[in-house]
Amino acid sequence: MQKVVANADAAIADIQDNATIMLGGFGLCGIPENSIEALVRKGVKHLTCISNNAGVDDFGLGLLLKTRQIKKMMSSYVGENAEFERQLLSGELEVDLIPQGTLATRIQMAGMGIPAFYTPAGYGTEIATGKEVREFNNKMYLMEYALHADFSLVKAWKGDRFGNLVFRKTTRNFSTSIAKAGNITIAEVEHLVEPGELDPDHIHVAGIYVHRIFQGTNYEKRIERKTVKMEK
Ligand SMILES: CC(=O)CC(=O)O
Repeated sequence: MQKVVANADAAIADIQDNATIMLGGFGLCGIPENSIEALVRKGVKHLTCISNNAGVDDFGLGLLLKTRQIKKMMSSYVGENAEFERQLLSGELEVDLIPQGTLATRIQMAGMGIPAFYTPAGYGTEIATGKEVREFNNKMYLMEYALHADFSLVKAWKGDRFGNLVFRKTTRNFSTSIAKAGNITIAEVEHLVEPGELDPDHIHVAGIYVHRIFQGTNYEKRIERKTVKMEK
């Protein structure tokens, strides 16, 4: 199977209006920047986006919010984005706020083929509205469903032509689970290498989960590397 595509525009070409997409990243760390920019260029609308956060005003999913391409956000952390706040308060944007551990587990369960699970997070709060509740060992739990998507978009440090992916440091975050939860997984990588170049022991996502891969460009390094001296 030929998985390598020329660029982000080719990779996302079949994402249509009303699609559900899941995006890796924590804060601005490890987000699929090139794919997001390609979605802005394509102008695809009414998207449901599943992502831990909604970017900031000029970066990440904030770009798709600015152009009003997102109909619904399913996230756990949505601070630091004034346009998000404005759209939420005006009713333009549907928002499903999910506890962070529940979000991570719902995505992971989708990749594992487990349809639902029980968690104590959110019991007795608004989060529990309409959800099945069960008692285990004298403690109350909510049933939460696995979270699937039409497309998963992730950004890795290195990837090979077979789609095997290696993430660098904290950019791994939600991405390894997200890569397994979409019907079609698109990976952008900083370095596209030949099969055999990646140490098998260092591969975080096996190529079987990845349908398309491309070498991205112009990655912004917003977080500077700092040497912190520990006091004795
Ligand atoms: C605190 C967080 O949850 C970080 C983020 O994704 O913005």
